[in-house]
Amino acid sequence: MRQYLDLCQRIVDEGVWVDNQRTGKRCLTVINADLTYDVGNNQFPLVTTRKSFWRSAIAEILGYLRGYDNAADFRQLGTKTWDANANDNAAWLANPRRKGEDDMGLIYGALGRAFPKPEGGSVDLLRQIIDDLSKGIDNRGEILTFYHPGAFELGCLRPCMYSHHFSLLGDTLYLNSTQRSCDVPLGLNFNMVQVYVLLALVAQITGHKAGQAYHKIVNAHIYEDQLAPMRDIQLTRTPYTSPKLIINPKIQSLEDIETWVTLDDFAVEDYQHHDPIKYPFSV
Ligand SMILES: Nc1nc(=O)c2c([nH]1)NC[C@@H]1CN(c3ccc(C(=O)N[C@@H](CCC(=O)O)C(=O)O)cc3)CN21
Ligand SMILES: O=c1ccn([C@H]2C[C@H](O)[C@@H](COP(=O)(O)O)O2)c(=O)[nH]1
Repeated sequence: MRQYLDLCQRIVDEGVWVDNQRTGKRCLTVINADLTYDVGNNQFPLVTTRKSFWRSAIAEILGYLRGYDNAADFRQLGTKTWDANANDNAAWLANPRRKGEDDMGLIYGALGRAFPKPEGGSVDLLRQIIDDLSKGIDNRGEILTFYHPGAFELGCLRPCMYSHHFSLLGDTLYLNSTQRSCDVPLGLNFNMVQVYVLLALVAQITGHKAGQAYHKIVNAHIYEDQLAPMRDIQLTRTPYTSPKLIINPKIQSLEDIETWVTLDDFAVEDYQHHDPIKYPFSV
């Protein structure tokens, strides 16, 4: 995945050190990156210069689409990646809104599937988008947003990929996803998979061809304790050709995603990769 490695190299070469208060660590940072994934031609953007745990990445996006707000539900789907933010984050543990073990609060899908309206009540943004796209409607505002500044206090973390905007041109579906903050060694490895899968899945269940997915990142960073393995190991490796993602064609509706879909409905073919690299994770 050349685009990914180019971004990593750019951060190493041109990044600026920024102190991050929330994690207490310094991050080597660049501003603005634009990645494109050719979903229609199955150019699956899986990192090959280390082993990528793509199943965890897909479990996360399935959990968001289902509106989960609990790390136990994510574990059930097949990923432990929300455990630390739900249970080991001092600020969230001290927050009286936290409902107990594994609670993540009002974040991601929990918000987007029940977005509060100013006059009371809520709206299921994903349901509306799927209904419109299924009828061939693109109202130029088919936006799944997880961003609600009024809700930041109510969740363990602000959403990082916070907006997914779908567009139809003829019978081809496009996606523009926006990310405010990106942990390039760990998070982006997953986020590329998620943007790809989101467009592929929504195209499949709304009966359209998938086109390109455009992924905009604002703050792209490498934490100080991740820099050496990125610069001295991962960036010295030569990438392999991209593998293919296979999605069960029986997935035909949002209800299918909500009820029976599991990681067994996704397979990756011809995944050749280098050895795993364990990057430090910052809570
Ligand atoms: N600092 C930070 N970076 C992130 O990428 C991130 C957060 N926090 N908090 C919220 C979610 C959780 N995410 C995570 C959390 C853990 C891994 C991780 O440990 N990945 C390992 C192993 C994955 C596995 O075994 O399933 C990896 O090598 O990719 C990745 C993404 C992405 N997000
Ligand atoms: O999908 C995700 C979720 C999180 N991240 C990273 C980006 C940052 O390193 C942290 C969040 O910290 P903030 O202080 O809230 O910016 O998590 C990611 O890359 N992808």
